[in-house]
Amino acid sequence: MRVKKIKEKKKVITDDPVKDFEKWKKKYVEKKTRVKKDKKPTSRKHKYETERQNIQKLVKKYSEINPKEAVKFSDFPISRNTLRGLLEAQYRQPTEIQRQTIGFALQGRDVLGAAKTGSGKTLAFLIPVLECLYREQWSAVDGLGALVISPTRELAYQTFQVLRKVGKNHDFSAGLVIGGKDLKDESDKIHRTNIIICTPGRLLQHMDETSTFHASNLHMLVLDEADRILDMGFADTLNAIVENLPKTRQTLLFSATQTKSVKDLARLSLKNPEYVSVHEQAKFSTPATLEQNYVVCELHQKVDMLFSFMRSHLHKKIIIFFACCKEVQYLFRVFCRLRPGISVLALHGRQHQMKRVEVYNDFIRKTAAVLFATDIAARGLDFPAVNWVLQFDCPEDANTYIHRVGRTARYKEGGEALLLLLSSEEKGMIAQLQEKKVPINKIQVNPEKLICVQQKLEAFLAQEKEQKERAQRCFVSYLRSVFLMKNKDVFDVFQLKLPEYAMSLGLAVAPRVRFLSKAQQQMSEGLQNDSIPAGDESEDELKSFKSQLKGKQAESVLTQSEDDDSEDDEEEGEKPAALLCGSDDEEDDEKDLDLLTVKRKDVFSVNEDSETIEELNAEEKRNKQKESKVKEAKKIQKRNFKVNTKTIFTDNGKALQEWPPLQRTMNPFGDQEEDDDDDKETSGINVEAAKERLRKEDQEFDKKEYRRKIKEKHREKRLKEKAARIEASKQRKEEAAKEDEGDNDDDEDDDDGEEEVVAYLSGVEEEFDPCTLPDPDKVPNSDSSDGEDSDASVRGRKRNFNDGSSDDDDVQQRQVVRKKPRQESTGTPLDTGLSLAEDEELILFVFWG
Ligand SMILES: Nc1ncnc2c1ncn2[C@@H]1O[C@H](COP(=O)(O)OP(=O)(O)OP(=O)(O)O)[C@@H](O)[C@H]1O
Repeated sequence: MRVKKIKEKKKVITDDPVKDFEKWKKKYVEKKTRVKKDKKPTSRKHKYETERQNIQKLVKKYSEINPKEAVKFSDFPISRNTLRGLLEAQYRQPTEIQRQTIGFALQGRDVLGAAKTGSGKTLAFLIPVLECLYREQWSAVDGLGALVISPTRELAYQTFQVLRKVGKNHDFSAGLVIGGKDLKDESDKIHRTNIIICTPGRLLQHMDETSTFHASNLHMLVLDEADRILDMGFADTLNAIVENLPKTRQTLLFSATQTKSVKDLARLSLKNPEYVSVHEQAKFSTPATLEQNYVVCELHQKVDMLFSFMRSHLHKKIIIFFACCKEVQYLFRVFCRLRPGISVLALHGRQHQMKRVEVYNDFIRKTAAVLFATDIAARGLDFPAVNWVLQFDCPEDANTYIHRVGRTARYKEGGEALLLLLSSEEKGMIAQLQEKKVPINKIQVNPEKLICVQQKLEAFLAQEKEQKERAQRCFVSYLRSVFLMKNKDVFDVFQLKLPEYAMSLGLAVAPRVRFLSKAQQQMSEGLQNDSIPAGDESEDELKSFKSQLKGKQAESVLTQSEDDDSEDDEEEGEKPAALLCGSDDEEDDEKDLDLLTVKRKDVFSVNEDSETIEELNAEEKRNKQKESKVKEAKKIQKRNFKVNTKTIFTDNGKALQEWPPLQRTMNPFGDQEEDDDDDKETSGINVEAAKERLRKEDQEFDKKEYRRKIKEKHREKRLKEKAARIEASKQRKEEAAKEDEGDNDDDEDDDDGEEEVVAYLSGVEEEFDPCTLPDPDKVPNSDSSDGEDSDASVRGRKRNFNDGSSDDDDVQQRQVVRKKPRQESTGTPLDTGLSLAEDEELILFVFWG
């Protein structure tokens, strides 16, 4: 029976295989869709439910967290996705700060965390961020759930990379929001981003400008390196950001160093926070694996010392910290040219963002290299396997020192740090470091081992003007950075030996530093004022006042210049390139001092009669303002600056200048030349062209005048001659009449005209003026502009030739012309006083008119 059925089946198949296949396919598809339909809801539901159940289980365990017992990450109630991410990134055991903070953060508490550099603070906040959103089963439609604010772009970028690594098994979207990136692109995506890592300025910009962006759902806010954010003057920005965030959020604050401002911030923005200071009881505030030394040297020895250091550490990874961008810019270039035998990189706030990222990644990859950097690299950056940190310039304070040296000896690794100090800085700085529990030893440098590079630098500067300008800017910039330092016990710009320092940079002479000379002058003036008998004030009071004055002076300048000179902050990188030009230093210097003068007077009320003095000051200020504007204008004119021009382009790419509006020169003659000039000269009065035009006009006028005077003389002469001739002919007639009466002589064919012709042509005593000739290029009719017909114009020409005499004379002259051939027939050569060519022309003219 069974065999029979199979046979039948086979028979069916063999009958029409295509039809059979179609049937089978139809059945298969129907079955598949039915199964899918049945399965799908249950699997989704299942997944969701499993997830919910897992979350509930984890949340239940939160209360049981015991940091002391947590040896592995898996000892914490954290999601499988996060654990997998941690394991894949080779993170197995939590560090101390992670152990102590993760528990509190999971429980939803606000945390203020402090731990040494390189101790793993990044994961201490990233793990809670991931867990928080996981707990809420966050998705793209929920928008922003967590926000991490960093002080610098590099640190934000680094944190973003760690987040991508650890959170890769989650479905959250994450975004890096920092300056220097495409704002529009960010704006398009930001509203769909669940976790944002950002710098404060850029975030606030989105809050202000991106309509789709809001943070009303935010669950967690993290401030990394909170003290630095506040130090950099972002307090206002931060306040504005925090105002836009919901109050129900959880907040975490982290830094290796805590300042009073952070505590104030914590007091204001954290709710019942948990203070976790892991290494508070530790003997030292820097990593135990870090060896720290300092050297005392002269300012002019520093460059040689740096070069010698690099030459003796060719296979190491080194970071060198400088006080300002311009130092980095100059020394980086000259050190590259010195070819120290190790690759040199530079990282500072004035670089383009792309360049910054490129240098950052380059230095991460390299095993031996030297990175010249400002303090933008001091915080949080985790370059692997850095062997040395050399501080070329003394750090601002002990905290900055701790963060700088913290770029080496990270997470159980070893490292070395060397600090170069000037003798004037030693006492104050070492005292600060001791207070902060920094173990540092003084070492000596063998002067014989020092390699002198001064001559080479001089040679470079002699070859390249640009390099010399960089050196000058470096010089001024360094002095300004020292001048602006708050701690006057450590930083005293007046103790620096400037000529020697300039020479060590390769400069033949020290550039003029206006702010220093002015400051010195002001201080001496201040001291002189102080030396005037001060009534009841005791000497001690005077002394304290002087020191206060010194301190405040710098402080006031500093407050003002935070905007100008905070070269290392993220905003600095976005300053226009024009600020780099040499004169800006001078401008800045002046700016600093203007403020300084005013502030000093206001703050300390040096003068007794404050009201009148205030009035006087205001008056003085007004006068000064007027004066300075004139000065400014003169300066601009002298230096040939192009100020505030804005060029717009048409669709065809033709440049149009929109502002300032063009001052087009009026061309009274409307000649083509002016139009041509327009292309060259876009605006203003072309003085040279105007002069040329006036000169031509004068020439033309003089010629006309000269011609007129000659004509006048000729006319007068002719009139006299005519009168004489008339007189003579009268006499002849009278005599003839007498003779007729007597002799009846009929010799009457003597013609006046004949004499007249001769008299006329040879009678011109003055030099013949060729200008009186008619213009041969002129078409006879062209004179019709005078309103005369063509005959008249011909007449006019003849009149010209005949010295422009009156109509009466015309008749006579026509007679003269008619009689001319008769005179020629005599064959006597006639001296006209003209050249041969002119004679020919004259004859042609006489004959052919
Ligand atoms: N649990 C861990 N296991 C292994 N390595 C870790 C762990 N946590 C952090 N690290 C590593 O330690 C190094 C320092 O970490 P991190 O950058 O978070 O330190 P930090 O405390 O933030 O330093 P800084 O104060 O300088 O910002 C990094 O290379 C990181 O990969």
